[in-house]
Amino acid sequence: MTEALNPIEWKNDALVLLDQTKLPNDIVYEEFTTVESVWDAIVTMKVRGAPAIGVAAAYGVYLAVRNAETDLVEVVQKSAAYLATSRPTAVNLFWALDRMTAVKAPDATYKEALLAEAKAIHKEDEEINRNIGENLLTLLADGMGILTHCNAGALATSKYGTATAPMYLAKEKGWDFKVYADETRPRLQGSTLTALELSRAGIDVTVITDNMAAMVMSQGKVQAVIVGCDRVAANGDTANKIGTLGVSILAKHYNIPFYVAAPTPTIDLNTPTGTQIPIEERHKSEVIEGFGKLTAPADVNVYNPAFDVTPHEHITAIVTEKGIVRAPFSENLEKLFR
Ligand SMILES: CSC[C@H]1O[C@H](OP(=O)(O)O)[C@H](O)[C@@H]1O
Repeated sequence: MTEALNPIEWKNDALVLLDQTKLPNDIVYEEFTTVESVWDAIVTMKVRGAPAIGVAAAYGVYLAVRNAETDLVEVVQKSAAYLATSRPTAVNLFWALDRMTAVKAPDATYKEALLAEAKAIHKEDEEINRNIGENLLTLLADGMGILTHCNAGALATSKYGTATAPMYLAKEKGWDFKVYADETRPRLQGSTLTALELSRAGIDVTVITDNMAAMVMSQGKVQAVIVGCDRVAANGDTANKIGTLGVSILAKHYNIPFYVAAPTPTIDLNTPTGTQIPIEERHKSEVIEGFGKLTAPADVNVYNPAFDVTPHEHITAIVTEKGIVRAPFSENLEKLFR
């Protein structure tokens, strides 16, 4: 059995991250011991995926304070504010930082309490993944074709992933199903990450370019779409990797159920609708030099939003670890937090 890829680990009193920018060619684990290097790892996407970003940032706060001798609370507040500037869209980052800054303990045990909180956030994410997988599995059937976009997999989280969680559980049950993974331009998380982790698990995965999704659906190869999310607004509008909106339109056109796998830390009731979700824009080089060579004139204008927003009307169900949420989303999402 191929050794599991572990995107995040707290080991030997350091944060160890799998450098996802090097996949699928090289499996390189890197040790992080400063908050600055964790900030850089999030920005450069060595670690990526909403839940994974939150877990990494939580450890980053501890790394910032562990050698401090005075003003520990101030150091925690400042490091959280600094990490919050890394990437704007995934609400898990801010949720995790809020958890860390909310830690209260006497100076003598404060650092220990912070590390314990980071480890708790990490462990909870593993449990969330499995529950989401079990809830999604109730919506799927043996023999299905499933399309997914980007990587909402084990590499975006702490264990099973979210959108991929039911795929691993279905494999454990011996189900026969096919996964179509959009390569997901420009950073290609689908082909470099989803295809890697699913094929290593022995799951039948086929990479398609993003512009093939319509044809694959038109051929009746897809019976369900499952995607992850970076922020679900209070009305159910969902920010996810750029291209997800288009997939949702196609799914609606071909009458294919469109499921969002959503850990509750990714649901942000403080953001009323999708129009208020901050959308990260990234460097033009990701679009015109993504394959290691220039694929457009160097001085051309490039628009590179890393996410888009799928309106709640396109979503069949938002599947969380607490249960399956259907429309009316405003009302039913709020019930999760009562
Ligand atoms: C399980 S959430 C993963 C989510 O995060 C990805 O974005 P990025 O790779 O830029 O961090 C993508 O939107 C996935 O759906």
